[in-house]
Amino acid sequence: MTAPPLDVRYVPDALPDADDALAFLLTEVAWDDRMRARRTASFGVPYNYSDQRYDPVEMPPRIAAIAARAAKHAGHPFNNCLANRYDTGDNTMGFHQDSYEGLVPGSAIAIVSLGATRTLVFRTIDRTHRTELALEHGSLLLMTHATQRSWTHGVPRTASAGRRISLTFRRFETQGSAATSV
Ligand SMILES: O=C(O)CCC(=O)C(=O)O
Ligand SMILES: [Fe+2]
Repeated sequence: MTAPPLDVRYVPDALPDADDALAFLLTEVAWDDRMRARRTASFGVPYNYSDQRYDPVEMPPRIAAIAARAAKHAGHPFNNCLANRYDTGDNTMGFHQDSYEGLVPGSAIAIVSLGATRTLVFRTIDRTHRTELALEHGSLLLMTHATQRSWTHGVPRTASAGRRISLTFRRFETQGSAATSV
């Protein structure tokens, strides 16, 4: 059986100042400890998932600059950033499909990776196909809605992995943009 299309685009070295971005995130961000598997932080319009509520927080200029770079690759802007902090290889993200509820139709979801390389595993929902991508420091990954329909993805436990932070960018419909698209 052939696998459904995995509609992702991987851009290595998408971020020229990745070291500075990582230092900023480690020192300047207040990390949320409510989840067991990893720490999180949300910027921009709030993205509420897994029963976690986040307050709207203006994107700090450094995050906004990364969002702008991701936007260049995606071809549209992003207004939310959910950051995931994996301090050790024991920090994980379980297999899931990213919800498109409230997202602008046709928009991409972007993952910017900083720090240690971790593996993003894709698995079809029926579990008949599996593929892996190594997400390197300074890279960008773009995923489409089509990918979320047939595949799940997750970041499994990895023995002795170093610290990694991922920034996931989404484009939520805001009242203003919804009004103008009517
Ligand atoms: O940390 C990662 O690379 C995965 C992030 C992710 O899948 C998500 O935030 O939905
Ligand atoms: Fe995801």
